[in-house]
Amino acid sequence: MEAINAELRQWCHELPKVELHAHLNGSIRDSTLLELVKNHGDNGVLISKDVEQMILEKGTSLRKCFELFAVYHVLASDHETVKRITKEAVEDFAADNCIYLELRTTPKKNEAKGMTKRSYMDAVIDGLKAVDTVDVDLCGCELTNKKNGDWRRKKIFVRLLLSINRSEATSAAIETVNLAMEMKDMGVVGIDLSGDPTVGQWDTVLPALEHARKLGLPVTLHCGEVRNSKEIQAMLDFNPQRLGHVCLLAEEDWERLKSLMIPVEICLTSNIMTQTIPLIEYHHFADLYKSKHPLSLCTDDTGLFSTTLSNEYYKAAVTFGLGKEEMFKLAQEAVDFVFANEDVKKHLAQNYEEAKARIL
Ligand SMILES: CNc1ncnc2c1ncn2[C@@H]1O[C@H](COP(=O)(O)O)[C@@H](O)[C@H]1O
Ligand SMILES: [Zn+2]
Repeated sequence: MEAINAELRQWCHELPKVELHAHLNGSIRDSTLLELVKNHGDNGVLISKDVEQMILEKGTSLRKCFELFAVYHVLASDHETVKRITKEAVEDFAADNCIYLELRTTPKKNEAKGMTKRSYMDAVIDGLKAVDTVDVDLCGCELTNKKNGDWRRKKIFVRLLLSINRSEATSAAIETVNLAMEMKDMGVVGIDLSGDPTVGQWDTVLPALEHARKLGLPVTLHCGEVRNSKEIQAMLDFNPQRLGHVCLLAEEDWERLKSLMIPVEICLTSNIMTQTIPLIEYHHFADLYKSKHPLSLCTDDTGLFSTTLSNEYYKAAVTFGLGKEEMFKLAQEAVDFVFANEDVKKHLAQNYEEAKARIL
């Protein structure tokens, strides 16, 4: 049994994968966080011993996750660190055989560090340029030169989503949408709505999301991480290009989601670790999968939840009894839901055709 599991784990690793739901600051390596804590020292804002303990304990409830994000944002608050965590996140996804990564992040202002939302995003782009273990395709051109003309080097397509935090004011949210528009030629392909689901009002962010729609920017929303039927219904009314999580939907909202056929970003480990879903066997993946609803497996926060996209595929296979052909199809179909253009989709489809002979 153990040997079979090891073989399946390795197969999930080799499977080319598309990641549609990954937050930059949730994807920081533990080793980097601990190093940042050490460099930060005890300066009255963070007490290193307590923070180290928090990082190693991880998020075991939604509340704890958001306490940790507040800490991460103190640790990664300067341009150099933003550049570093971006480089490392892309290298980690590429090492896991991810061939397309839609990385999302909340552009942040920090006057003390001379940081604007735009300069934060410039640091992210600098991080993508610094990647050196893999060739990065951003906005249709390769950022890194093929080292020594080595055409066998791995390649990853990276596209960016700008996140609006639910607690932001309408004007700040609109500023993020305008920034996304300004950076459309720099790999930004859409807008995400995220943040602590117990904070903020749908009506506050709606004007910004409508603005994005008018500008032709695709939108994905974090939906149903807490029970809030009114908000879930408003999100379904908005009918975004994709939805994340969709955990705690009432029966009629669930049926409506299914009839709308909005593609869902499924985050198994995240939902279990935050205790949004009590047991993986009860996860709504099973129902959506059985109904042939469009969906894609995602990590959410690889660092915070100590997971990888391969691990998410492995968990789905073991829990829901999917075979390799089904897993392959699941990975391949995610290409249909990427926010990048048709050219990229064609490249990705070709990658899957090539991989079929190799791993099926
Ligand atoms: C666990 N489930 C979740 N639910 C809602 N929002 C989440 C999230 N996980 C991450 N984020 C959002 O992403 C930010 C961290 O990355 P960036 O600073 O943007 O790069 C968090 O502060 C939160 O706003
Ligand atoms: Zn998320």
